[in-house]
Order: sequence, then structure tokens, then C-alpha cells
Amino acid sequence: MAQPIRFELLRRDGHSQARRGRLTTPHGVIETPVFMPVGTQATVKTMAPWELKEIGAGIILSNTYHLHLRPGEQLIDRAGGLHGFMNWDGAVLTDSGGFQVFSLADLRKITDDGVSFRSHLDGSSHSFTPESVMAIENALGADIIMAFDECPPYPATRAYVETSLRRTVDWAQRCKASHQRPEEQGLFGIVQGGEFLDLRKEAALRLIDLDFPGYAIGGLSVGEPKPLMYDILAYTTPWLPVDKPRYLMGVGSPDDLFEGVERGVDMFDCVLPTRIARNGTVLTSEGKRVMKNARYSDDFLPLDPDCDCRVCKTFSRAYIRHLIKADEVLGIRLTSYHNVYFMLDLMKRIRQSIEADRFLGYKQEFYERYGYNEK
Ligand SMILES: CNc1nc2cc(C(N)=O)ccc2[nH]1
Repeated sequence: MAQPIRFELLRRDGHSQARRGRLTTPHGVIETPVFMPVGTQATVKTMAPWELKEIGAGIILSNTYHLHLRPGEQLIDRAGGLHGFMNWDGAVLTDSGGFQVFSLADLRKITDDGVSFRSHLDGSSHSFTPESVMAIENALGADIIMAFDECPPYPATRAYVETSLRRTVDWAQRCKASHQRPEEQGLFGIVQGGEFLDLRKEAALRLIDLDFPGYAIGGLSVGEPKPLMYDILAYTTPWLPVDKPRYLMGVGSPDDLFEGVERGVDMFDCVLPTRIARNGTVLTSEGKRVMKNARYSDDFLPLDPDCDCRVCKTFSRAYIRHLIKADEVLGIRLTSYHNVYFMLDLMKRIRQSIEADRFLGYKQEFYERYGYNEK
């Protein structure tokens, strides 16, 4: 059977688990490690698809939970899937709603068959099962789709995590069995297991037995301390196939990208750049800057003098601060554009550092300037 997703491992770092790879999808070739901007409701907030294209975004994430509730997968299917609906010709990845049901919906009830919940929008009743979620993701038409899983809260008891891990593996098998478009959409399994390393190993090995074209690592960045997240990651990735992509869900900030790449992760997604942009906070090579701060009121430098994005080549900190203070929509458009560019450009520099066998050196260099002094 033709596989829609193919991963080539191009180079392994000699001093860490960092890898340089290439992910071929029906909507383009993605260089890894890759950062995926989040387009929850079929838009990366405030950005047009041609802006995403011009800053080099190759793949974006959209959320099954949100799009099922509004406008509904039937409409999107009639529009030609997410690609047609958004008029985005790059790659798309959809998650399976497992995380959103637990973090957004009300009155949830979970059984081995699936989850029933009430919409956070209007309180209407819904239920997700592996089969129904596959039908939704098949209709949305993303190039990479996630199996329906349960993301346990943190902290959670071992008994809870064990039950949910086994349910998640069972659901992954049911997703694979009911996936209607396996030649067009690559289905990834999601490794759960909480903070219990033996359960992480069990989850990984049982999903590998089901043989997926890629593996997501879920259940992280849910409130656990970062050192714990990194330790769980370092333990889990070596159990996954070296020739398949590893996707760390919902992560992360600039330091998380370095720490994840160092521990063998190839794909990342995070709302951070667009979320903080809406508050007027921007990412720069010298750390975050809160543009509402009075110190920028007559600062005519660009947001980041080292950034080559159109915003940094065109506008000053003083002008952008004025727009944010005046609640002018252009303000958050400019901060969002710059922040997504920053994350994509950072990941490009990380890829180049792996190619040049200087990943750890670049990490140290970045941390010293950004302000996470490792010393
Ligand atoms: C922002 N943190 C985050 N953790 C996540 C875990 C999952 C998951 N399915 O375990 C999905 C999205 C996630 N986002």
C-alpha cells in the first residue's frame, strides 16, 4: 500500500539524540526538526496563508475538537477539506481532540468505548469514539492525523495512567482499523504513560506493534515541571523507531525546542508565539519583550535587530507599542507575524547547526543571548 508519509533520517548528531530528517507528505516536503504553527480553527490567528508561505511555514496544525463543533467537518469536506477551505497548499496535521475534550469540554464521561462531553461553546452533547474521530479527521483531510487518545492530567495516579494508557492503545488499534484514507493521510499513534517510565516503555512498544508511520509523545506539557518533562522525553524516544518521526505535542517555547531536539524529537507545535503576540509580547534573540512597556515608547529600533522578517525590516518598537496600546488590530498582526517567523527561523538555525555538527554549541550560544544562562 502506498504510504502518504515518508521519513528519511539524514543525519544523527554525534553528541546528543538530535536528528536532521526529511518528511515527505502529499502537500510538500518538510525539513525536520520542524516547528508547526497552530491554526486551531483553520487559521493561524491573524495570519493569511500567503504570509505563512512567505515566512517558510511548511506544515500547520488544526484542532479536530474545535472544527467538529464549528463549522463542522461536513462543511469543510464539501469545501475540499481543510486545504480547500483555508486555501492552504502546504501540509496540515490534525490532532484527535483527546486533549481538548479533557481541557476544554464540560461534563465529560469516559468509557472504554469513548468520551461523551458537552460543547464548551453551547453546551450541546457530543461523543467521540475512535471510529467517529477518524471519520472527522478523514473529512478534514489533513496529511497527518492523530489517533484518538486520552491525555491524563498531571499529577495522576499510576492506576489511572495505566488504565488510560491501555485504553489509548486499544483506541489506536480501533483508529487504524477504521481509517478510511490510509493512502492519503498518515495516522500517528500517541505514546502516553504519564510520569511512569515503565508505562511509557509499554505504551511505546505496544504502539510499535501496531506499526504507525510516526509516533506522537503525548501527556506532556500538562503542568509537570520542565525537568520532569525532559526526563520522560529522554527515556521515551529511544524506544521509538529511529527511522520514524517523533512528534512532541503542544511543545514549546524556544528552550523546549532545544531540549526536545536534544532528546530526539523531530516535530513540535505550540500556541506560544501567536498567544503571547496577542498580548503584545514578542520573542527576540535577547529574550521576550513586552511591547506595552514604557521603555519602548521612543525606541526606534526594530523588534529584533537580528531578525530578517518583514516586520523587523519595516516597523519600529515605538510604532508597534503604539498600535498595541491603541488596541489597533495591525499591532497583533505584526507581533504574531514576527513571533511565528522567529520560531520558524530558530528551527531553521537548529537544523543548520545539526548539519554543521554544532547543535550543542549553538544551543549554548542561543541560551546565553536569550537569557537562559545554562552556566
Ligand atoms: C500544551 N500542552 C499540550 N500537551 C498536550 C498533550 C496532548 C496529548 N494528546 O497527549 C495533546 C496536546 C497537548 N498540548
